[in-house]
Amino acid sequence: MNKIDFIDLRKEKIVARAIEGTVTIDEYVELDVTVTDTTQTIKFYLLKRLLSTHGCESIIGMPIIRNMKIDYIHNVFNKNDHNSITSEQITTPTRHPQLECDGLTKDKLEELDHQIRSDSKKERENDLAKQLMDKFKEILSNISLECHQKENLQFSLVNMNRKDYKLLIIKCGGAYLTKKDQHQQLNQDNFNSLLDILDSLLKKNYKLILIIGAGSFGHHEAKQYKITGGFNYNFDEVNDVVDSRKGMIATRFSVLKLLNLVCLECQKRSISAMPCSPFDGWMTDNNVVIKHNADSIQSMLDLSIIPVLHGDVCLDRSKGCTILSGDTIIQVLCEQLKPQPTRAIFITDVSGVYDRPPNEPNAIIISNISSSSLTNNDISVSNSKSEHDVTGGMRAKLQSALNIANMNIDVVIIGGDSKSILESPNLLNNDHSSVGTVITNK
Ligand SMILES: Nc1ncnc2c1ncn2[C@@H]1O[C@H](COP(=O)(O)OP(=O)(O)OP(=O)(O)O)[C@@H](O)[C@H]1O
Ligand SMILES: C=C(C)CCOP(=O)(O)O
Repeated sequence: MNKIDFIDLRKEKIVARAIEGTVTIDEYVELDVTVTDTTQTIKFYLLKRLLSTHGCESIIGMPIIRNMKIDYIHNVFNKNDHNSITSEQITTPTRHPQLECDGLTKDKLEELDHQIRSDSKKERENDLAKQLMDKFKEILSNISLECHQKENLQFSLVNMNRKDYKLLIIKCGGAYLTKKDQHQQLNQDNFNSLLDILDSLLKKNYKLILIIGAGSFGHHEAKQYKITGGFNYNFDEVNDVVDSRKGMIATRFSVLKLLNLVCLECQKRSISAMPCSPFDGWMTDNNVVIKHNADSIQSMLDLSIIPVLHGDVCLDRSKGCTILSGDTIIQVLCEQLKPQPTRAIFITDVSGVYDRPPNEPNAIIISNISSSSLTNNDISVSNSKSEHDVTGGMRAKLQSALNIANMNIDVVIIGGDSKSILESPNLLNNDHSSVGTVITNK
């Protein structure tokens, strides 16, 4: 999907930031620089309306207001507009502060607003709308020449300061994303399916955090070098040097390889996924997270960037080093982010939590799990781990999910089939009884 992140009208030339780089939209300059009269006001009003027709949420800055009071702009442009543009985002009239728009009072603007909606002005509106639309199409076709997927071109102008978004935090497990028993092998079909899911969720205007598990990119090395046991530099019985540094580096190379694969592919699809490695900013003390980078994650979300984190090697204050699982990262971020995520989704290679390892005969999926049902032994979940796994398998995932549910965040553990994630009305809305395992705090 090609996507324009935002259009910045504050510059002399209007600039749209597209995924392939910055695109200067010269065609709009004529609408921009001499904006002082009411005709131009109407044009910009129409522009704003056209943008919103195309699913755009905001325009950054409005040079039209160089000569106008910000209040007027709010009244005219953002009336009934739930994505209102904050005054900080609007260029203040620095050049000619003494000038206010000639005779352009709030009443006048409202009157104009009313007029262009009225039947008598319909034709004029349509005419202007058509002109603007033609220009827009022209601009779009220029941009699409620089991008690859013309057919998918769509606008998504983001309001960078919006706080009323819905945030989904997704842990996509290594069991799903990779072939866990084959060293550094991606599961290509599942990988494509994940990208489809991200693509569709973005189109539904969700903000996203993606955390990827390590799968066969990391567990193998971590196991070989016993990283979870802490830092070691010793001679073992056969006088072989056990050097954790080697293992830490090998494990990191492996997880970074997967991270790069994921983020590069996202980039090809115009998904703004930013690689964020926990090793760089997180720290644990005896496996308990004591340092994280939730603040930077929050700032990325404000810029509509998708932070992509992953299970990683981590420096540990007591043990020197350890493994930080994506299942822990998701929990810490749910605790730290304000506003907190709307929903946490664990995607893995099985359809949910079963009463026993799903490869055992008669295993049954459990559709609802609460802390109390587990402590009261109303249900029991037995666990098994893959040979190479160094983190806790399904049991640890379930514990993390329960901790998140206790923060009043909806949680679901689900297989990665995109149909069940995207087309099931119940997963993204409140009632999600029929997909995966829903974890609740009741
Ligand atoms: N009771 C159970 N219910 C569901 N799955 C279970 C259960 N017991 C064991 N499993 C196994 O747990 C696996 C998923 O856990 P795992 O930790 O491997 O997932 P992941 O988070 O996707 O991977 P990674 O840790 O590499 O990120 C499944 O492949 C399944 O076979
Ligand atoms: C094995 C490493 C490096 C990280 C494990 O993270 P997880 O796969 O999310 O449990």
